[in-house]
Amino acid sequence: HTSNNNNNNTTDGVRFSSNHCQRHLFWEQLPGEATATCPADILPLRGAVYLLYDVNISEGFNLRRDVYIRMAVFVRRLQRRNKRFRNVRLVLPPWPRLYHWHSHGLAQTNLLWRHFFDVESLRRFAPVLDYDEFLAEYRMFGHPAPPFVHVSQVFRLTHYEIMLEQGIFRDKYERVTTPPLPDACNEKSLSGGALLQQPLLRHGRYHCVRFQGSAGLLERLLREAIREDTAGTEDAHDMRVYAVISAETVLHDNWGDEQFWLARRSMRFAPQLSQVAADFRLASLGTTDSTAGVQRPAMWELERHKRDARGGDYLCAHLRRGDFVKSRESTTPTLKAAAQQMKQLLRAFNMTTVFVASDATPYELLELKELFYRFRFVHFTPESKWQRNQLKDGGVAIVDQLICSYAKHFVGTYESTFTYRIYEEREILGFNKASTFNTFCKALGGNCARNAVWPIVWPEDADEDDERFY
Ligand SMILES: C[C@@H]1O[C@H](OP(=O)(O)OP(=O)(O)OC[C@H]2O[C@@H](n3cnc4c(=O)[nH]c(N)nc43)[C@H](O)[C@@H]2O)[C@@H](O)[C@H](O)[C@@H]1O
Repeated sequence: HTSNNNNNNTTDGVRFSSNHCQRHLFWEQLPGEATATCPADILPLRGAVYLLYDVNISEGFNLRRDVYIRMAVFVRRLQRRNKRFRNVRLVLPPWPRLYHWHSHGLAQTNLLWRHFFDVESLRRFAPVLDYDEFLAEYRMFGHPAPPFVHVSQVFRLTHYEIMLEQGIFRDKYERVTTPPLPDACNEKSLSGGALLQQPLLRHGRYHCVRFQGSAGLLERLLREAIREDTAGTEDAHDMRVYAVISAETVLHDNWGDEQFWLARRSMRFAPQLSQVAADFRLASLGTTDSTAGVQRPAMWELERHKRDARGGDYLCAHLRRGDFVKSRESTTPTLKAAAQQMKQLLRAFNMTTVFVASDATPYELLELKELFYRFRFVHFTPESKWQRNQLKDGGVAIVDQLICSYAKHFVGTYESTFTYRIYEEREILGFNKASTFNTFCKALGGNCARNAVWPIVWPEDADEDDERFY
């Protein structure tokens, strides 16, 4: 683990610590001496634990956002409750090219989170690092031999074959040690996420872990790993790196509670994406935050409970097509049936403009547009090749979500996480529930399945959340 560098090596402009900072010497020195011989920026990182994670390769963007919340809530709590994890960091997995990102000719593999989200805002909820920030921070420790990152243990999560024990769902996990390993656990398999393919990562022990339960259970798993990696008091506070892959296996500690919503509110989109959406709302829908009565404070911490948002004078419909047309045929409307429902809503609310967010093909969009000859049909497409290159497919989808979040009325697709994220955004913005929690039916009229309604929860006592246990 220790570096034998006698020099202050520099690679890519990042300074490596010298042997004065080798771990055994470094942590045992008196604070004064350590300060004198070690870069000041390492001192606050004493005992850092970096938790890398990734999500099953086939999961879409919006489920990944939900997995992030599970992990962020867990890590925030861990940091506050437990001394050994005072310097825990959640490392945000680079976005692989997702299965739904169809556009060719765009550089859309290994995207950083700041491309889509305001990472500073995330950080005010939980200690997170974008992947390049992690690499830079890790290098400050000067070991092992740079530029590689040594992940001491990897946990590939997989479900139990039988979930219930005598009818009861119990939180539990176990490392699978006797062959045959479940197929998903193959060390070479990418299915749990492509994280281990990152060129600079090298990993030590790889475990297949059957896991059932909420994120809080990961604390035990991490403590166990730290115990195994610690020889004695001398390395008890060493920096550690662990990775959890297929992290979607982990459930929320408490879905939809205060912590969930704090994390959710901190997930603000990157300012450049919000700007594109605001410009489009002004140019094509003639609405601004103030005319729509939807003003969001600069920081999510300053948001307060309200239900008076009016929204821009347009209906927004999220109409999921693509794989839903076949795989969810019984609940996904045809274009014609969707148009009928949208027109009915336009008439009911005395509106003339519909904004459609969809993963439909250009041909389907043309077909749909033709069904709206008495109304204004608006759809967002990047205004230039340059803008498409900047936004990429993931950014275009976020702009669509933002535009829908500011509409007077919204209708979404049954069981689409894309729709659910818009519901949440509108809850944060302060719309009334009736304007938000609406679902397309397979056909106009008659009974049909509706999405669940999960209203926002605001903290009752903001101070309580800051309680620290160490
Ligand atoms: C049943 C599951 O549903 C899951 O989809 P679902 O929850 O809708 O939502 P997502 O998991 O986000 O995946 C759908 C992806 O399709 C694109 N997409 C969908 N709707 C729109 C839209 O209105 N505008 C734009 N620009 N793009 C859209 C976008 O890339 C989005 O992340 C799938 O990820 C799973 O593979 C699976 O099929």
